[in-house]
Amino acid sequence: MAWEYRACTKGRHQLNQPDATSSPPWLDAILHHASSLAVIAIGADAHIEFFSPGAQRLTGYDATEMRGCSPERLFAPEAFSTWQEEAASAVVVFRTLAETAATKCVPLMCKDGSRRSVQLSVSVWRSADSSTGYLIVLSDVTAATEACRTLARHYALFEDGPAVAFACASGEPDRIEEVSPNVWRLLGYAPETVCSPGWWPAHVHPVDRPLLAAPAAEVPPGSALPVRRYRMLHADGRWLWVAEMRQQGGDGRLHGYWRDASVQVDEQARLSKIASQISGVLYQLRLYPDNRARFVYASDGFERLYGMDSRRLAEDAWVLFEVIVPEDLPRVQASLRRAADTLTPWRCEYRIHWAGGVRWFEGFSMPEPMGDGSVVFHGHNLDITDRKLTEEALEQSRQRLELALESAEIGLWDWAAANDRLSYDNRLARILEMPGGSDAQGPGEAGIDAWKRLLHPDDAPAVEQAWRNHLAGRTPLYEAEYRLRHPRGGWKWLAVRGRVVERDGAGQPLRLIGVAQDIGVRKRADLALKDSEAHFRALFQSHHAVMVLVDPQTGCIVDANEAAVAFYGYPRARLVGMSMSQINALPQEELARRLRDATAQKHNHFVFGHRLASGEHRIVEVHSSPVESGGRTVLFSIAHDITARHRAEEALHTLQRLLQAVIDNIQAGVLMENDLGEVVIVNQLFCRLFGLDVAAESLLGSTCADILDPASRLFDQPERFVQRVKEVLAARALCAQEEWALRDGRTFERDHIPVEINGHYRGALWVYRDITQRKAQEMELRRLATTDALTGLPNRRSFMERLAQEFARFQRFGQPCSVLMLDIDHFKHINDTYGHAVGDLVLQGLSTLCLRNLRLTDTMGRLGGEEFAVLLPGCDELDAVEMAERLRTSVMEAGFPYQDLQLRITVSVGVASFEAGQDDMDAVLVLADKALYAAKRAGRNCSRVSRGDRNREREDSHA
Ligand SMILES: Nc1nc2c(ncn2[C@@H]2O[C@H](COP(=O)(O)OP(=O)(O)OP(=O)(O)O)[C@@H](O)[C@H]2O)c(=O)[nH]1
Repeated sequence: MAWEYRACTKGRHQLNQPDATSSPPWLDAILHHASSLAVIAIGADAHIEFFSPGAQRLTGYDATEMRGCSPERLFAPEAFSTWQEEAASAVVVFRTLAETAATKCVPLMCKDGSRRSVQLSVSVWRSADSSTGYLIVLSDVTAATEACRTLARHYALFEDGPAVAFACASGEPDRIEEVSPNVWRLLGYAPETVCSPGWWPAHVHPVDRPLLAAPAAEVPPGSALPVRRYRMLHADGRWLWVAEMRQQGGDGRLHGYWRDASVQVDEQARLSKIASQISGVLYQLRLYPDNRARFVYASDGFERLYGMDSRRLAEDAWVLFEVIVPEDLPRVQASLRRAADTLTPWRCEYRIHWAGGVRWFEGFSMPEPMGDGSVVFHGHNLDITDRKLTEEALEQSRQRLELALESAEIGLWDWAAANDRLSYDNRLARILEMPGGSDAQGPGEAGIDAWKRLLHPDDAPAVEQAWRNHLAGRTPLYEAEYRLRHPRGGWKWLAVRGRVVERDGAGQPLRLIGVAQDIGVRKRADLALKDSEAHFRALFQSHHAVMVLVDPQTGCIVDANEAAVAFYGYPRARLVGMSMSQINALPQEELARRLRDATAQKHNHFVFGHRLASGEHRIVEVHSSPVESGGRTVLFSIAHDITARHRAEEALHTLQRLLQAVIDNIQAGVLMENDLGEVVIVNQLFCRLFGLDVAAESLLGSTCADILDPASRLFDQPERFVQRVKEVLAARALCAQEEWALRDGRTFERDHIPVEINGHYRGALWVYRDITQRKAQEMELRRLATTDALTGLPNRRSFMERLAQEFARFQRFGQPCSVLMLDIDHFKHINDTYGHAVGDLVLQGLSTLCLRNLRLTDTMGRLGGEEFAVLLPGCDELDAVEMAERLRTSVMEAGFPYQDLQLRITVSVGVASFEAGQDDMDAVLVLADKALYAAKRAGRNCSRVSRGDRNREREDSHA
């Protein structure tokens, strides 16, 4: 059969069958190989005429088997009835479809009984004989239908479910690329609107937008982002809280969903409100078996309370423990662990370091076991710092009160009217030495009457009166001081105060409480005070010192003792009441100022001039202090007459000035050091002597050692000077007129005078005098005293001293020594001839000539007139004779010029030597003189020797 296929308009196809047995080869190929294309041709008789291979594969029926069969066999009965009521047969359906060019999805009944979904499209075809049939094309859409169904189910799920699914564009987390249709239900927008560029950021609440700037694109595949809550603008204009979850999808895009979070946000807000209403913070702490801990929930104030980031605590709750005070930490950890183990409530008070200080917290928590072995604590933490401080303050107050009561020995008592019982505490029991205890009763007594029986009879009426007055409400306090009989005998003084604290409806007292204090000491002190006042009065009156009490307000004397009456000379009655201005010489205003100063205790020591009744003026030293007397302040003044002392002081002052003038003007450098070596007196001359270019006053107070060191360098022997100062000071001995040579040629004379007052060493006075001039004068005098004025030779006295020295040396060491006596021959003739002055010149010339011939060790002296003596140490007799001859010859040969003359003279010489056995030096002079006489006698111009008896006195002649 041949088929002719023509495309027709209006959805109609035409398959011509020129020959039912033949068909074009390409059509066969198509029908055979297009396996998914099932084609069925139905003839005009509504039976299958053609059943393509694809149809065979789709239905499982063979073509031969189906040819001639009704096509309804292939479809389930309800396949068409559900679509069209009147579609009683498939043919009617086919016709309709063909006419409308529609397709229909219908269930297909396969040969094996299974059902498949097929897409049915129908065309009308007309055969060669012009009969009309239908060409049915079936497409297997079972899988697609199933997928659609699934999708529909999913959509239905979304459609009905609360979540709106969305997917972001790849790499653009802010751009929604796809969204489930139910977005209109959540936000009121069509999906296409939501997917338009820039929609999402523009519809997030501006306040929440900065919080959403998370790097969502960097999330690894499969991992989810934390759920975020934010507000989105609903199409109706309101802001809707949504919870958003995103996760990285396998396609590289972010997938997520939004959910209406209004309820949760409202709930959370409500919870926060509740949490904010209650003091403290709420939390859920989860402890894991592996010792991890994290805060699952923490109310708003948590961060503020602990000063910690709640996100950090949500990751690791243990960081909170870092701020707990170390001493409290073990207790907190142990109690928490115990509560977790025993699942019992946790309650703990602990401190945390907070903002530079420490705060107290109270934690209360209920543990709840979880399925994974962890425990969740539902807890409440409260800042109890204020409570703790209050408690501490309360405790301190209690302790202070206790201490105060204890130290003041104050006991408490309590009277109950109902049973008329008086109870007292331990302290009061101790005070009264009664059996102690707050409930204890008096010994053998019960009730207030028993107590009253212990009262001292003298005090009982007043106590009773005070008690009744207070119970009757006439006094605000019950106060009394009374004596109570002591168990050991004697009386105990008590001060008692109390107050009714409870009354019945009729105003009758029900309870009275109070305190009692042992005032024995005070009472004794009062007595002692009375005694002491009496003593003071007696002392005041009888004291020999002048005492007055002055009213500082009026300046009047309010009391005066006998000594004052005697001193001022006024009758007592006049003195008391007299104004001090009548006595004191100060101007009235000045006196008032002094009285004010004394009252304010600015000054209490004054020196005044007081006028006596006799008109005499006295200097008084007044000590004035405020005292309480008779409920007012008066000045208690003691006056001492210091007129004599004042005069003595003035005299002393004058003396001091005089002394200073003396020291300043004395012609010596004066320095006094005290026993500590400090300068207490020094004058300017001292500074001048020692070259100190300072004012003398500036040295006062400095140590002498400081002055001594530089001063010592002025002396020839500095070390010796310093040493000597020390020696002298140590010896505390008077040393006068020590002479000290200075390097500059001056000589100082120094006195050291140790100063003792009343047998006590007070220091040393050093007096330095510059004696340089005096020393020079002395030297000159000395020189004049020992030198012959005419010849400059040693005079007789000086020669004799020199002779004595040599005689001593001879006696000690036996050293030889000789003496020459030399006398000018006929000198009188020279004088007489040429005059005395020429004689003087001759004498001088002779001296010069002889000295020229003598040794340095020899001494030539003029003994008087024209008589000379020569001392020759180390010369024995022979040497002396030789020297005598040398001198004689020299003189003889010399000429002494006078005008144009040469005067010639000769000398006679006597020689004598020290001899052993001589007892005095005069002997040698006598011998020499004797020898001289011998030389004169021998005719002059010669020398002679004379010896003592032991040496067979004789005279040797020479020349
Ligand atoms: N010019 C002078 N004459 C003096 C000085 N002292 C004594 N004469 C004199 O010395 C003389 C000593 O005389 P006489 O004692 O008689 O001795 P003489 O004349 O030297 O005779 P002979 O000693 O016997 O040789 C007297 O005329 C004295 O006046 C003096 O200081 N100057």
